[in-house]
This record gives sequence, structure tokens and C-alpha cells, in this order.
Amino acid sequence: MLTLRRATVRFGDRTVLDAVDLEVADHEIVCVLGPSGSGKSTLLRAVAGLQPLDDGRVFLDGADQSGVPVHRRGVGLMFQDHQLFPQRDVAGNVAFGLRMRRVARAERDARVEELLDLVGLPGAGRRAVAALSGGEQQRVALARALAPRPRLLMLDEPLGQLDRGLRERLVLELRELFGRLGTTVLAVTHDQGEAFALADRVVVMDDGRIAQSGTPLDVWRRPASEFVARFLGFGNVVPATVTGTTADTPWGRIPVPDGSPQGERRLLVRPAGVHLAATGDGLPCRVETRTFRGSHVAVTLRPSEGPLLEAEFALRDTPDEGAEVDVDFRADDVVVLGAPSIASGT
Ligand SMILES: Nc1ncnc2c1ncn2[C@@H]1O[C@H](COP(=O)(O)OP(=O)(O)OP(=O)(O)O)[C@@H](O)[C@H]1O
Repeated sequence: MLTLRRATVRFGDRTVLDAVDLEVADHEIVCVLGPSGSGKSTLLRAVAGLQPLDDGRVFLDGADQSGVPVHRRGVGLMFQDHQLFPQRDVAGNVAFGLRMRRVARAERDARVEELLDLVGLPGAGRRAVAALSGGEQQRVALARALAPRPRLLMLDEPLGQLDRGLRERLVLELRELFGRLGTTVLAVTHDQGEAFALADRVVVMDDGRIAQSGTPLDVWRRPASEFVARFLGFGNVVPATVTGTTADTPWGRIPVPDGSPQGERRLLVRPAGVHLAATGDGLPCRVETRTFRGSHVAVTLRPSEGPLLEAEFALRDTPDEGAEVDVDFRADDVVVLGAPSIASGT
């Protein structure tokens, strides 16, 4: 449906999109994730036709979009700040794209009603947008973007300004809605929770390039690089020498999954891979901090050797702050990262 071939954008001598290849299939929901400045919005703008490419091509349904203006691309856009028209009521906002396409009045009204039902605002057509809550405005913006039946819907930080609870609810609603409508979606967010909940596939960007692309589960389970691992919030990344199913690390010898890359590597231990062991059977550690996280407790451990270790334990197993414990490691939650180690620091 959407194909980017070596899409490149430069601002002065800075390459903000660096020969990006990306495909989005019909009905697929793809979320582009990455730190601030990694080029996510530029990617969306390039697909929409708001940002010319310095090199490479964008294809929609196989057709090269070079020279095709924004309004001819058949894409819907929804930005973080909604950009609703304050002087128009809800129906006037939702009908905007339909009016631009000169859709007849009766059809327009019917479509607006249908859309407002769809986004959970039935009968809200006459309300003033200024009197709506943030979440309601977000729904109106979504209805407006969906009204002309775009072949591709693009969302830039769609839930950015809303509070956390509302975001978590809306993201599930969005996923359900897009699934029901069969909408093809390319969304951009810096919030990994949002991306993982919404997407069929996540694409992690690092400085204008794609660092990893895969299902949320794949990316979570097997981050491709230290950059991706750290971006996902994993802190236990150390240099290691991998031989067979064992790795020599600053925390001692630990097991790694069968088939792991061999030799000098970076290695990630997910917090769930750190387990309490019988005294004298593991790496001695002191419990530094405990943070209650609902279903588990996140614990920082200071080992007798090596850097601080992040662990998570079930509520009933969590040792007290200051306690001395021994831990061992489970291979299932150890990931030998792909690229060879760059010999430096931790
Ligand atoms: N019109 C422009 N002129 C010059 N530099 C620009 C322009 N637009 C974006 N940039 C720069 O390009 C880089 C990528 O910007 P972009 O907005 O695509 O990043 P992003 O990943 O979406 O970031 P954020 O999450 O903060 O929105 C940034 O360093 C930004 O300052």
C-alpha cells in the first residue's frame, strides 16, 4: 500500500531521513517510535507530501507520488494539537474534508452522523468544539480525518496531550476501530506503551534511520541493538564474551539462549531474568531501592561485582531495602544483541 524507497530528507548538512526503506501493507497499523528529533514527523510529512524528498521515492498503491500534491494523495492526517476549527461546531469540523471534496449536503450529513457514532460522540454535531474535553476533541479530530475515507490514515502523536488513563483507554478504542474499519494506519509516537498497544508492527527510528522493525512482541523480546534496548527502557546492558550458551559478563558467567551470536557482544538482561537464588548459590547483591509497580516490584540491586542490576520480583518475594540476597540469571530473559561490541564503558 505504502512504500518508501531510500527516502532522504536533508536540512542543510543534516540528514534527517537517511535512505529509509519502509513498507506498510493494506489494513496494517504501523507505529513509528523513536526519541525526539529522530525524524518521525519528517517521515510522516514526506509521505503526506508536506515535505519534499531530497532523494528516494514514496509510492502509494504502487504509484510514484513525486510531484503529487497533498490533497491528491488520498491520505488522512491527524496531528497532536488537533487543529480543530474553533469557530465551527463539531459537525462543521467533521464535514470539512467532505465539503472540500464537494460531497452533497445530504450525504455529508449522513456521513458526519455515522462518524460521530463511530468515535463515540453520537448526536454531538451541534456542540461547540471549545466546550469539549481534550478526549472529546481528539475524537472529533479522528472523525474529521476518517470522514473522506482516506486510503492511509497518518497520526502524529495522536494522544500526546491527554492524560495517561485516557490515553490508555483511547488507544485500545482506536485499535478496535481501525480493525473494524480495515483502516491502514501509519502513526508516530515517542510513547512506547502507546505504540505497543496500537501497532501490528513497530518501527524504531534512530537519527533518521530505521533501527528495528517488527511486531511489538518481537521488538520487546529481541531488541536488535543496544540503542533499541535502552530506548525501550532496559538498563541492564553490559559487554560480554559469548561462548556457546554461556557469557562472561561483569556479573560473572551467565546463561544465554541457544543460538545466540558468539564472541564479543553487548548483552541485555531483562529485569524478569534476574531471580533470587539460595544464599551462596548466586551473585551476592544488596537491595538498594524498591518501587511498587502494581503487578510486581521493580528492584535495584548493587552486586558485589559489575554495574547496578535492575530486577523485578513478585510482591510476595520482594526482599526489603538493605537486604543481602543472592541472584542468578535465566537464559530466557537474556538477549545477546546483534552488533559486535564496541569496546567502551558499560
Ligand atoms: N523545517 C526544518 N528545518 C530545519 N530542521 C528541521 C526542520 N524540520 C525538522 N527539522 C529537524 O529535523 C530533525 C527531525 O525532526 P522531526 O520533527 O522529524 O523529529 P521527531 O522524531 O518527529 O521529533 P519529535 O518527537 O520531537 O517530534 C530535528 O532535529 C529537527 O530539528
